[in-house]
Amino acid sequence: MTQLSLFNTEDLYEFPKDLLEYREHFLSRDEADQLKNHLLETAPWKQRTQKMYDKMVLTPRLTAWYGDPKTDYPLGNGEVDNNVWTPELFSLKQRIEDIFGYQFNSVLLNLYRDHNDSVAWHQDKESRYGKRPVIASLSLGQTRNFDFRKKDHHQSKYSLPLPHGSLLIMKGDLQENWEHRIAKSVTSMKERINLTFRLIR
Ligand SMILES: O=C(O)CCC(=O)C(=O)O
Ligand SMILES: [Fe+2]
Repeated sequence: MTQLSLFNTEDLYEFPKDLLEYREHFLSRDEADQLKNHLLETAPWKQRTQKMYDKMVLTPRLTAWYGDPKTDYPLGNGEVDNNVWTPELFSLKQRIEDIFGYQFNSVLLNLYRDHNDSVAWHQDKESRYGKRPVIASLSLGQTRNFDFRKKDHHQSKYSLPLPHGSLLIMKGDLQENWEHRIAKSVTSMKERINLTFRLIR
């Protein structure tokens, strides 16, 4: 996988390349521009709450969830989010499925409004994702670094800049053995939208 510009901050491990597939120019610039504008204007963006050490805190980003019926997304306040597929999102889902041969029934949208928005270290590891989930992650707008660290060895870290229109597939044992995040940035950043297509059981 030579297109991968993974750089490691410590030369202890090679990043296991069977855990990722990457297409830097999955969408053309025009397609990516159009989709970004469409989602900024039409998605029902909400700020969800999450438990952090016994306290409920607002997540530092906005989210929206679309999917087949019965694939609800908990907002943390007792409510759930679920929106019916728009034609744009459904055809994007089908295009990814056709090209890569995976299946998805929902998509989580994250909107990072500026450099202060982030997602903390986590694994997408829940029983409803099943074992070894395949997650397709499409990025639009501001390039942000997607960081990985090995769960049992935090010094093993990798960072992958995800530009406008790029698609990253996370698979295999990635969610089991690695955590990922989008860190806050000290330099100012424009908005970024990330879409993660998922299969909920
Ligand atoms: O914004 C991203 O690139 C990743 C988002 C993410 O990890 C998640 O929503 O689980
Ligand atoms: Fe994630």
